[in-house]
Amino acid sequence: MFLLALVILLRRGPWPAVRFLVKAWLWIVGSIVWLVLFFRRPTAALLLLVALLVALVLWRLRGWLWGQLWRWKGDRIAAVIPDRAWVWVRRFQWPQLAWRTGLTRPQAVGAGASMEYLGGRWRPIPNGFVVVGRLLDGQTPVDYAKVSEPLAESWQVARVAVDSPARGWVRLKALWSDPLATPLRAPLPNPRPDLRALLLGQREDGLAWTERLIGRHLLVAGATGAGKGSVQWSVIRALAPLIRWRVVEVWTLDPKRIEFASGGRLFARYAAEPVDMVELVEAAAQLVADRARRMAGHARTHVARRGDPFVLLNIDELAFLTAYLTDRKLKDRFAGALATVLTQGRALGVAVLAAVQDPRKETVPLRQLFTTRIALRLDEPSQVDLVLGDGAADRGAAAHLIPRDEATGAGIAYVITDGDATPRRVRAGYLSDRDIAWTVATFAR
Ligand SMILES: Nc1ncnc2c1ncn2[C@@H]1O[C@H](COP(=O)(O)OP(=O)(O)OP(=O)(O)O)[C@@H](O)[C@H]1O
Repeated sequence: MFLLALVILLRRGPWPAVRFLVKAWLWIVGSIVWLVLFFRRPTAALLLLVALLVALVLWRLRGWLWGQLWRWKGDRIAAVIPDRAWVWVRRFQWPQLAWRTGLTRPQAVGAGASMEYLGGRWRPIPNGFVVVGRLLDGQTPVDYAKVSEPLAESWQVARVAVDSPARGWVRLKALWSDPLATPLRAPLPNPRPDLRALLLGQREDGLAWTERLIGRHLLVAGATGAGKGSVQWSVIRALAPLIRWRVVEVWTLDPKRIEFASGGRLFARYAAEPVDMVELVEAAAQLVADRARRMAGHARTHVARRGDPFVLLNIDELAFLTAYLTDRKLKDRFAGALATVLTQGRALGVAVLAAVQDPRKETVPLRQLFTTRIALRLDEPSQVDLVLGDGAADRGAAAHLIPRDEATGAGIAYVITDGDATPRRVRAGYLSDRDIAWTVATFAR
């Protein structure tokens, strides 16, 4: 027995070895007690043995038994069990569900064919419950993120979000209802906006969704009707007081002439014709070059102020200029100027906010220079990976599963910022035409 424990210690670590020793001793002591009982009271000993075997079989079949009971009287059970107790029900079903979703691993050497599954702490939270546990050998949080949809279906919850609180650990957060399922009105702009945390909407955990603009470039990708306009307008509205004080300027390229025409006076510069749009980006590149020359040796980062404002280059439908433009010369001029702004603008107070429907490489050539990437509803998981980075869809950024329905899906997005691989799920505030008109009337210069 000790030899076997030593083998387990060497191959699987101390805890499986301790578990094995405890189990082995329980078996030995239990067998001796039972034998003594058998020789004194044979009938009682045999009854005890049968009862133990039945209990063991029931315990092993607990997931299956629960499933049968659920199928038979599920509605009645649901009606009498309060939310809090549901957590314990899910915990009870967990071994079976873990096995069915491929999250189990064969247990320690010598323990037969039994399976190991994520243990950990289960606790209720407002609007759901959370499971935090140590990953089994050979697992990563991605294994759990990949099956978050089946888990949500089986647990009958709106969503299961997966992340990792620390190396070697996984956290599954199940939400009874989705806090982002109903549209959110764009918040009123903060009277003193902070370019390091602009309020754009709400996060899945109920907190405010803020994004940093200083030192960042933002890429917003989404299929038609996914809500790109609402993300862009949320940024512009959040900046509005700074636009009024002339500390920030928004320069807009609007090839479709629909989305931003109504923002007229809010934009320091606006262009809709191909030549004008290219000239506007060249002007931004020139500004970057001038600032670089002026600041060389004096300061490393630009500080926005009146007379030397922070500039946001707001480009709607980037693909129009990078891929669909037929004039090759114009296209090259645009690509060169945009590359200058993207590579040097961050420290020099010029940021890019670009929206795109089709995130292929040809349409977003310098994708890696966008430090904050926002994926609204997209058509395929491969597009999610193109926008948010390889493996993002597997890590839980299911932008391809966001509903097409405007009320329940438009404006919902997954966001990834450089340096943080965990996608955040958010919903942008929605600005109606009246909200836009009010913002222009109140803050335009
Ligand atoms: N944040 C939001 N919350 C709720 N509904 C929204 C939100 N954003 C957009 N919508 C709804 O979705 C519709 C389409 O939104 P929007 O025009 O912003 O999408 P888009 O991605 O810019 O589309 P396109 O590529 O066709 O311009 C809007 O008319 C509105 O009804």
